[in-house]
Amino acid sequence: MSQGEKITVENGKMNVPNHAIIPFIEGDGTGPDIWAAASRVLQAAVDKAYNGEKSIVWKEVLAGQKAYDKTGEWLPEETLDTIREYKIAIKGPLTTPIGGGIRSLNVALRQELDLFTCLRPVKHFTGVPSPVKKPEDVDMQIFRENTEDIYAGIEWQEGTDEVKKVVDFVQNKMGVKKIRFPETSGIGIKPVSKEGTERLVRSAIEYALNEGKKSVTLVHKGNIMKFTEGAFKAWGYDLAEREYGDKVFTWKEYDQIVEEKGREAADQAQNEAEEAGKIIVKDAIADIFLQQILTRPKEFDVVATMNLNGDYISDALAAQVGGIGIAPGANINYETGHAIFEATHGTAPKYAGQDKVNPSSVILSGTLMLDHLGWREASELIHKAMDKTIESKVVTYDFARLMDGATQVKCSEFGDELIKNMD
Ligand SMILES: NC(=O)C1=CN([C@@H]2O[C@H](COP(=O)(O)OP(=O)(O)OC[C@H]3O[C@@H](n4cnc5c(N)ncnc54)[C@H](OP(=O)(O)O)[C@@H]3O)[C@@H](O)[C@H]2O)C=CC1
Ligand SMILES: O=C(O)CCC(=O)C(=O)O
Ligand SMILES: [Mg+2]
Repeated sequence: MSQGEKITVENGKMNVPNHAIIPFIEGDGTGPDIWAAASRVLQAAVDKAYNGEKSIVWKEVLAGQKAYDKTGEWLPEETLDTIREYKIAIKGPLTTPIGGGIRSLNVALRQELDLFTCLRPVKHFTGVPSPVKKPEDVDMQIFRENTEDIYAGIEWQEGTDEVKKVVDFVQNKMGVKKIRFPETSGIGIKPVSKEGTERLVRSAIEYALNEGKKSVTLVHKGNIMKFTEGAFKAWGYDLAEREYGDKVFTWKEYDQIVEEKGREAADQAQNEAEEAGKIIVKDAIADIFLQQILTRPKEFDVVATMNLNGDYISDALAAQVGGIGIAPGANINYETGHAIFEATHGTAPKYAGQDKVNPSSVILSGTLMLDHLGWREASELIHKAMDKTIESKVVTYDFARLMDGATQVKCSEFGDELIKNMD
């Protein structure tokens, strides 16, 4: 067995050795079951695709309950250092207690490594049961800002000295009169920056250009949160026009044409831009967007949004294509090359240790990782095996309960089936 070598990044270019060491976090709850199946499937695909010329050399790093039990720390510095050093990692879900206790380790990993884009592709696999009539119309890439917004975790608990100071400052120094119940409020702060917005929107536009997508939609609640979500929209449009002026047509331009020449001229300008292969950069307010992804999903391609919106949108869209059991993701810093691949779902604690849940989300996150490494042949093997396995109706409980004539298998057995179907 090869000892493996490190992935390195030089001048923005990633060098991937044939036997690449990849750190992994097993995860809490159902994480160990899922990871056992997923790691086998990923390794088998690489072995099969490259006849042993390439391999993944897994290196476990600790986080969550396992880390706490072994080291007394939830997210040891060594884990962060190792991921920084080895550049790429993959993880199972980690538990976050509600209303108190430690802050999210998942969010901490993204923030510590400055993984500013959470990319969550959502598409339908033929045969996967879905609550909508045409799940195949959904083919979207969510670019969720991953380092700021409410997820920065800047908040103060009701009744504490700290929150009293904040309320006092806001009321007496800033003249705010609108805190409805100042004595009993918890307070949170929502930072949204120009830099954070620009690097996220840039990554979404770059993706759209490279992958031949038709549109990028900025999703925000800028009518209500004017200087955070509204600014996100404005900065997004400005960036698109400033850096990609000849490659995009924005709805900001459209509105200007409406004002100067009327709607017909604006429609014509947009049609011409589409015909010329330009990317349409548009925006939607988050509430109506959640309706439109259900009623008119074909109109959306790449979606760029802030952290909280992106979290909600990911789970909502996942439902349309069969649920959270088949919803992959990647946290990426396109500037440093660091990335951590992980499912959209959480630890599903009620199924922990039952070898029951669907490992597809982590497996497909692994295929995003393989694509990122340039090991596309292995990724394709998994996609084909996934198609074949689902088509044969051999599925885990989540799909089986919605499918007629399905054979329900365990998490590990689904992994076995994928490996068997790699040809
Ligand atoms: N990135 C991360 O690590 C994330 C961590 N979390 C954390 O996970 C914990 C639990 O969160 P919760 O809100 O319950 O959300 P979960 O995503 O963990 O689970 C909710 C439900 O989704 C379904 N589900 C989840 N995973 C799978 C799977 N692999 N296969 C099939 N179905 C699945 C199950 O549905 P059903 O009951 O219908 O069978 C499950 O009960 C929390 O501590 C939360 O903070 C949450 C999201 C992301
Ligand atoms: O960190 C958590 O516990 C939840 C995060 C989450 O839901 C997500 O990133 O999608
Ligand atoms: Mg979530």
